[in-house]
Amino acid sequence: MNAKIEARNLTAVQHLFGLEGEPAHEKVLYISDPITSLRAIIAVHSTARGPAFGGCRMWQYSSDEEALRDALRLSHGMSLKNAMADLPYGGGKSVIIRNDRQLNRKEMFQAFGRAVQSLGGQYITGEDVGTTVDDMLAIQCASPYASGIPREGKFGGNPSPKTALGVYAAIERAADVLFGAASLGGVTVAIQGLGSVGWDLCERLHAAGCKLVVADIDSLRVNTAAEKFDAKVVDVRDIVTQAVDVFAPCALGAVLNAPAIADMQCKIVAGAANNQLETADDAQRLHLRGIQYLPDYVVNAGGVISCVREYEGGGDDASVDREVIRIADRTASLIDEAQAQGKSIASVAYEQALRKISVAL
Ligand SMILES: NC(=O)c1ccc[n+]([C@@H]2O[C@H](COP(=O)([O-])OP(=O)(O)OC[C@H]3O[C@@H](n4cnc5c(N)ncnc54)[C@H](O)[C@@H]3O)[C@@H](O)[C@H]2O)c1
Repeated sequence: MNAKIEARNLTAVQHLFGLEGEPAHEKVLYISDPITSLRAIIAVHSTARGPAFGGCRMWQYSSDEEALRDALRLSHGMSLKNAMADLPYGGGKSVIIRNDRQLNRKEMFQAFGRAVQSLGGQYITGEDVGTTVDDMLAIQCASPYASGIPREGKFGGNPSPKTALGVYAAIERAADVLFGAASLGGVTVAIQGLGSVGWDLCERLHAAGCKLVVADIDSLRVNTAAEKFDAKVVDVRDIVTQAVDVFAPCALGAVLNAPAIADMQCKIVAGAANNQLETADDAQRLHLRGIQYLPDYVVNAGGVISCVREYEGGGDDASVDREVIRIADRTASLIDEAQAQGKSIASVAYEQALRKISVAL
């Protein structure tokens, strides 16, 4: 075997059982459907607490390795999220690698649905960045293991408003516990990303009297936010380092990294984006800078809570809201515990999540 082929095979074999530095998974399924040009990965991190529940992201990745890494990190995060929300589900996530040949979106999602079905209920999907309610309906043609779908006469559908509600509840409580803000009136919040969740969060914070600073790569969204919420618009490169009370990342992951943390000026980080920390060490970096980081998987669980209740067919809008708002109590108790133990909120939350997963084993 020549050296080039050998090197390529070695990489393939290494990837077969995960990537260095990423958590070990129970199962990883690679899907390729030549007819619809579907290329996807379903990662099941853990089914210790129940079937793996987590959305499907569609994204243009720069390499297959980047897609695999995203799937593995996101599905691990879902194990932590579902455990902290006390949901009887494990963690999983899927990614569809976007390409220009995917001309029939509905058929492609049906093909993806067949892959979900092949796991026999070990993985239940839903929306994430780049996927919609229509995509979930297409998956449902091939498999019942899909959520984020409006159920007749009931709640359901796009989970983003519930995610925003949970993030809002966490910010409100954290501001109260950490700096005695009896209300959010006058509290300054920088929001990165004005998509489904970020926009809804802006609406809630604006209604509560917050002063908003916003950034998005989409200029129409930021200009509308400036008009509607009297928000200050800043460049996307500057949003992380604004001198505000709260920074709310609501775009993509890895925004909390060593260079950014060195320049950050907020007191609290609480946002919807998954995997905000670039590395686990970044939680400690934030702690040492005195910035209170509320783990993403704790505060952004509103969407999965909504999807789970809708998927199970029980509950209603009001009961889901009550369950989502409990994220505020969870936030307060994590802050108390972290202060009592002299640890970061992130390390206390991580220990709790691991305990909840391991007792289920
Ligand atoms: N939708 C949910 O219910 C939910 C639940 C849990 C976690 N999340 C996470 O929250 C984040 C946002 O989700 P969403 O559904 O609102 O996604 P979305 O795609 O609707 O919105 C993302 C927004 O971020 C903007 N953006 C992209 N790159 C940016 C950059 N560099 N700087 C500033 N803005 C940028 C996009 O233009 C878009 O407006 C994602 O990380 C997602 O995984 C979402």
